[in-house]
Amino acid sequence: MTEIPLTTDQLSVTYTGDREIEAVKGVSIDFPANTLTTIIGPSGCGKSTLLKSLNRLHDIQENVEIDGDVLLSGDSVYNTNVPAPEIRRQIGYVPQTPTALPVSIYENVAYGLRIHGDYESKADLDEKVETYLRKVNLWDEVADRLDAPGAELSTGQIQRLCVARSLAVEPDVLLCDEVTSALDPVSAESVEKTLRKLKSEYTIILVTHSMAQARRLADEVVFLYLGEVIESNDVQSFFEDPQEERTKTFIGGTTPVDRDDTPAEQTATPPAPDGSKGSTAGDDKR
Ligand SMILES: Nc1ncnc2c1ncn2[C@@H]1O[C@H](COP(=O)(O)OP(=O)(O)OP(=O)(O)O)[C@@H](O)[C@H]1O
Repeated sequence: MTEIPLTTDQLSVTYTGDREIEAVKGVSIDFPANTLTTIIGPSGCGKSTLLKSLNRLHDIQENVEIDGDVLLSGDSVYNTNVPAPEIRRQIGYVPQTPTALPVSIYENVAYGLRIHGDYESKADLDEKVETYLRKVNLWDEVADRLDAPGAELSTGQIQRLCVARSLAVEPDVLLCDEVTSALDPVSAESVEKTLRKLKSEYTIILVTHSMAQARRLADEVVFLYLGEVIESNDVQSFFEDPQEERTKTFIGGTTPVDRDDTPAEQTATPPAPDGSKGSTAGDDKR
């Protein structure tokens, strides 16, 4: 039986500011272990909102209401007895914009290990830093300058450094929010290569605008539209034999038209023909 480390149960997320927006509506999805699941859908359909609700990132925001649940190995992520930082250790998050901590390359990776006390000696810490830099294919590029500031690396290298930092605290799940969309094509390719390598070891959930990227990387695809899951399937079935009209339309390059009245904030922007937002560097059309 496939192991399902992470699952959502009728999960809804509502922004309760001046105008109430239910950005995620009753979503129930299983994310299988050691598998890369991509979440795709037009701009504004709730992809990032869904991703951030999986490790309680909305806790740091005001005016967000969560209904339903997220279960990690059967336990509620929203169980208030478990501190949010511990949940975020188990479910790591890599944002769209890569940011190095204002410390050395070495300390960027050692950071979480030091906080959690997850090492026995300096030699152990050195070994772990090397292990995680190797995991993200960065070791050979930085081994001779570990003491240099992390911010001196290229944007693509910083993104891989961010992945290494998340992995160092040994998460079960890695959430990746459009992690290549701010990168040039060559850097994007190196991050994709890293994700391809990691997906047999981790449960990875990747939000992407690029259907080409979803085809290249995904094992499973979830299509979200106006906050609802329209269809989810293994990558081959999803793209070659879509079941829902709205999926067919989206894959065909046109945002599906919903018959319901839709608040202006939730009107999805039509995607480019490959499903991307536009001409963002690194979000190539292959
Ligand atoms: N902090 C917020 N406060 C109020 N509304 C928000 C907030 N963040 C997102 N929304 C709204 O929630 C809906 C979903 O937004 P979200 O960013 O999750 O979509 P998305 O699919 O990730 O979009 P994109 O692909 O453009 O990044 C949109 O209508 C958006 O305007």
